[in-house]
Amino acid sequence: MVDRANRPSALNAPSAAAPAPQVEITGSGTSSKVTATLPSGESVEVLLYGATVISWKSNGGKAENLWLSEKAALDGSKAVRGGIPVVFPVFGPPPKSGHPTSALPQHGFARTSRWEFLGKATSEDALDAAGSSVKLDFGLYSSNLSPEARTAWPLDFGLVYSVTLSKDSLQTVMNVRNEGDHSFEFQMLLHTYLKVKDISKVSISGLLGVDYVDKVLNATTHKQSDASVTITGEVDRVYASIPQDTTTVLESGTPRFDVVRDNLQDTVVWNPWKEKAAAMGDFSPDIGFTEMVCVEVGAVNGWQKLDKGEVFEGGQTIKSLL
Ligand SMILES: O=P(O)(O)OC[C@H]1O[C@@H](O)[C@H](O)[C@@H](O)[C@@H]1O
Repeated sequence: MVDRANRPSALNAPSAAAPAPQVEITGSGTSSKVTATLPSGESVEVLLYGATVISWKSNGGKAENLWLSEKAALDGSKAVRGGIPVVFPVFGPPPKSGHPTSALPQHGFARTSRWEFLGKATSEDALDAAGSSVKLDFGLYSSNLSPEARTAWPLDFGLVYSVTLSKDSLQTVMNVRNEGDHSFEFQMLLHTYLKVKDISKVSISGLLGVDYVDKVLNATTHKQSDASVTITGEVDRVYASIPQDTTTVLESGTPRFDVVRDNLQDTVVWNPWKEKAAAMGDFSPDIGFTEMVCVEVGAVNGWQKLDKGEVFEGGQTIKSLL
């Protein structure tokens, strides 16, 4: 993991011997994005705004794995509708009052802040000799925040978000460091919009026996009693303290994605369905809800506490099983 004091340079020289992944920075200001492409064609695109992954293509670059709204704002004017927005330091609407996050907007400020590109990794672990993986690091620090966000959450923190593209998988890992003198509490979540062909043929396994809060049913608690979750209407469930690491998204009974959690115990399953999708100005096309499902790994059940100098790290590996 990259340390703030030891950030890699943004333009590491590629290895001369083997074909190396290409890393390109395009655009400017809040529209800047970093694109990495493997010699075999797989690619990932990350907007500096929110460090939002907006595209991940596997299968030699032929298969897009993430859903992105046709009306998603990609200019830094609002959180991106699609891809993988980063939720920090609070999930959902914050507690109404009396909590240090209470003055923040829904899902916090990480997804609406401009991150720094810290560079691509040069460690042999992350960038192997055959050029078959590349790790991009992004940083967000208290000093990067807008005055509004800084006032709403005046704590000193450092986030390093690492996005590693491999041939058949994408790993996204968040490192949270308390850089101040006071302890703080946070929640975090990786709000992944997975692209599917037909939601009516989707099932999700790996959640059997897990308790969840159903936000569609007045935040009541239930236990997942079916082996598969199917989606036939609005779904907004927070599965908490999941014992098994892997959640699998299947299409017509065939595994399409494995979402493997690392040091994160919770997963939100969300599909807005027709009416809620229509009510979102940036959700397009109208039938887009039939082509996506959010499987969002995180630490959102209660709060993670970090004392001065402490670090938390958690993330996911999504495997495309095409
Ligand atoms: O519209 P937003 O702020 O991006 O949130 C989208 C959804 O995000 C999910 O994580 C929440 O569980 C939903 O309740 C919410 O509607």
